[in-house]
Amino acid sequence: MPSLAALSGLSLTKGHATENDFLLLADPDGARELDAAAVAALCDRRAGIGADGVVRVVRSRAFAEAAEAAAHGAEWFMDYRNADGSPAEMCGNAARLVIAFLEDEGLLSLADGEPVLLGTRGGVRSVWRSGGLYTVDMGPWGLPGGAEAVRRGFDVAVQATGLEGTRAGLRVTMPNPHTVVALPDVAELDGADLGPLVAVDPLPPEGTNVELVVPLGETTLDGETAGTVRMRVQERGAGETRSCGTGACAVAVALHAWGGQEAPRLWRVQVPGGELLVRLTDDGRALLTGPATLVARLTLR
Ligand SMILES: N[C@@H](CCC[C@H](N)C(=O)O)C(=O)O
Repeated sequence: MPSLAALSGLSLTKGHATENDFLLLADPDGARELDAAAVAALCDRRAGIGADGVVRVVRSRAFAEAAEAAAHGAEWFMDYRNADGSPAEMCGNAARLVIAFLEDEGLLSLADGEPVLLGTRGGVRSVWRSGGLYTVDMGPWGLPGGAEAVRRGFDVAVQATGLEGTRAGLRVTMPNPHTVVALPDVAELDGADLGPLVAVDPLPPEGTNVELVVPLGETTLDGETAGTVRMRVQERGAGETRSCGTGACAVAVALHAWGGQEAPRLWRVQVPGGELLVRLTDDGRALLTGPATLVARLTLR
């Protein structure tokens, strides 16, 4: 692990979104690209500052990887890295936090409900703030195993310490890779060890995030039927985290696919760090709503 001395003087903001925590770096001119080792050192919870990931927020036109985002009108790009330094296509929790961060930095000013385009490796996404919460239009989802996997109920086998035997997992792309496993009760969910020993077979070459879920029934939310589900997640490149926005969307997609047309399109997803709301639109997009909290500004010694 490299020392943080090379990053001396770097100013960062710490924040979280349902306790999925991140370090945010404002880099409007694209002058401060961080390598994987630097990200891992920053995210180290003992020798560094500690976080599930680092987000460098850069002007799309100042970052070669963001050329397409710039061409699609997104002024800002979210250069997202997991805690181990690996890049990811998308992070639903960080996307909300980035907008709160840009506003806090005085780099963006939005009226309530006014959407802004944000570039990500997974495509350009629209984000808005309303009533103190942030919503991300996460775009279309994918079911890599297709209708056949949905009919069968699974396309991969999942094993984890604390879970007896092998469990059925359904792959969902959001557009990052997820594997959703439904468990029969909360005791099993609480007893599972989401450490590094979670095994997915076959493991896709790009790896996968794994969500364990227990559906808890349906209620009415503003006159609409909403499903409630409890979720724990092991994130690719970060280990178990207290929330995952793309994961919450993948869970809603899997439950809707398993449940068929009668299943709710609105889901309250309870995670260890709070609650997220996911709406699946009729035209095949997922809308993710939740809080975004800025905690501190800090400067590395
Ligand atoms: N926590 C994020 C997802 C971050 C990326 C993920 N670990 C991956 O590698 O795909 C979220 O809120 O979506």
